[in-house]
Amino acid sequence: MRDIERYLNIRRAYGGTLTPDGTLAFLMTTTGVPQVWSLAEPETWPEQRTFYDESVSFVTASPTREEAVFGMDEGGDERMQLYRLDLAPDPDPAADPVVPLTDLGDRRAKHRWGGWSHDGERFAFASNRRDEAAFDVYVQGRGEGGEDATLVHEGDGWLTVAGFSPDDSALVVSEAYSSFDQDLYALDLDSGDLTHLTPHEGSVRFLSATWAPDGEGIYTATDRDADRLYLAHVALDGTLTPVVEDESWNVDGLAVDHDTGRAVYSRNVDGYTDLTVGDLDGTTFREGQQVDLPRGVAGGVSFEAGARRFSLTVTGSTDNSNVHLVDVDSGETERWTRASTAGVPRESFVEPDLVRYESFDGREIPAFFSVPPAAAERDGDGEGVPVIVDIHGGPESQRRPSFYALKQYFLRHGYAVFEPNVRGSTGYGTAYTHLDDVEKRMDSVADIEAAVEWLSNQSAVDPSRVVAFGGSYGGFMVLAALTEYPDLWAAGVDVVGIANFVTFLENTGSWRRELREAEYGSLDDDREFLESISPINTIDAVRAPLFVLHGANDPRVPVGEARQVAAAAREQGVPVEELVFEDEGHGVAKLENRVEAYSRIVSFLDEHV
Ligand SMILES: CSCC[C@H](NC=O)C(=O)N[C@@H](C)C(=O)O
Repeated sequence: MRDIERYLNIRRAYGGTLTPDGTLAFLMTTTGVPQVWSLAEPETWPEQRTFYDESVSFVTASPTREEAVFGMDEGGDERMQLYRLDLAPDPDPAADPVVPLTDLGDRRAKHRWGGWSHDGERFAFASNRRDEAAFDVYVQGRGEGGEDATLVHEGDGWLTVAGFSPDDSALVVSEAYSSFDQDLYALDLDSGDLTHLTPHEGSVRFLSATWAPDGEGIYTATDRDADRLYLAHVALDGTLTPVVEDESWNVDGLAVDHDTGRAVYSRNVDGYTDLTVGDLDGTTFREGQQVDLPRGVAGGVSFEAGARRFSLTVTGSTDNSNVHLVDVDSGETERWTRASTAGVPRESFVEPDLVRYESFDGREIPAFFSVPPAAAERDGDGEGVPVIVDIHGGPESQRRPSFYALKQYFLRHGYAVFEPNVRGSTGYGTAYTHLDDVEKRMDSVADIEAAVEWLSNQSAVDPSRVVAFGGSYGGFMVLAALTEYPDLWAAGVDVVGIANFVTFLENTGSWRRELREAEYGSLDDDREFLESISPINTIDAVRAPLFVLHGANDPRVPVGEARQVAAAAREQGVPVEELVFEDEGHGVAKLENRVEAYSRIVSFLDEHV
């Protein structure tokens, strides 16, 4: 097995959910793409439950039966379909354990899971099956098929459903106008009446919505009148009461058990997760036991019936993701899954340092900096090592200290890795996220230039061997860095990136165009500016060899972005390698494709860096 192949075979186990009998269902990548597996006991051999070549996106157990719903798209088209899966320990051999729930014949729409009813008889979802550009809300019986779903609310934008009220009479519905501006509504399922819970001026985030146990309100993480997300209670009359506030860090996750009021919330502390367990009663949170967690990133809380325990996905820079069960009363955690590291010794994985560097305007930019042990031990004599500046996507996102197999491969093979959270990243306050909006877009690219300047002062690094690497929006950042600062780079790797904001906004999925124009600017009002910052229009400046990787079915960043920038760079005489997979979308999910893609990227870097 080639070394890169071994690293890409390091498995992930995540997204756990507990059935009424205490079986843990979760996703694991043992077969090359995430499939549903289950465990009755911790650290025993898990049972594989789904057997597809496509990636399963989520699995969520029924509250009353040994069954679950899972979501899966096809070829990366992000038109997720829902399926019911029998999780009984001894399923009926004559019946297919998987039943399609959203089959619409030759039509493939998007479906966003919205939760099980508490009696396990129904489930809710949002879908653009009526109008591709808008989402509606549906409720469907667990035994019904695609066309049987009941349309309970016709929407005209980006709707998601965040669960049934405790008495199953209503749904909480979120409408997003941008990544930083949402509204929440209570939708009465009998009358169809929609109660607006969060009327507000300007952009305000209302995230992680969930019903309060008494059904008289909801909880949400919001930044209303604040720069950080805090936990708040919103009554059905719209009265908002802060419950847990933090001046420094965002509350970025919340789970509430409706039967007991048990609750877990997480804070994002410089990228690391800090978890708090306790009990919610109206607008009061009573803190319980501290949870004994390894330092890293944790999330995806799912309570078991009775809320004595909950499942949690835990990962860290040197810890591939696994599912743990947490005992609420003691705070003790027990690891249930054992995702393989493919024989790569855990002790060989490298922890990053969290650093902060000064950018062009004096602002401090946080970043994770990882150096191969050999280079770290040098005291400045001899040559430095090459460094990969790995730029996250979004831009409304954040690189956090999770496990990245490819990063550990690069470290093992002598590269340092630098992961900046440039302005516009989430996790550092609302004001920070807006520092790259529309006309300020290129300030975040200037943060990348400042990063290379900082790196050139690090003795471990060879400043003549710096690689720009990034996916999705990070792919745009790579292309922008190569065109704006062409002399800084030994090579660039653009994965499913934007090359031309005009063609990107014209061709991205119609359901997401408005949301993305809110971040980048609109075709109607900002076309000239968008042309001016699109790397395709300054591609003649590029000097560094360029690798372009994309999926043909990408509904977010259409593959035309890759094709046009590869062709334009090649025309300039730039060494270009272009790789498009016909069975992938916004990224490369299938293991065999990942092995081919990253083997070629490694060879490309070995040749040019
Ligand atoms: C709503 S944030 C979108 C994040 C996503 N991931 C990668 O960056 C993405 O598609 N971002 C860009 C390409 C976009 O569509 O704006």
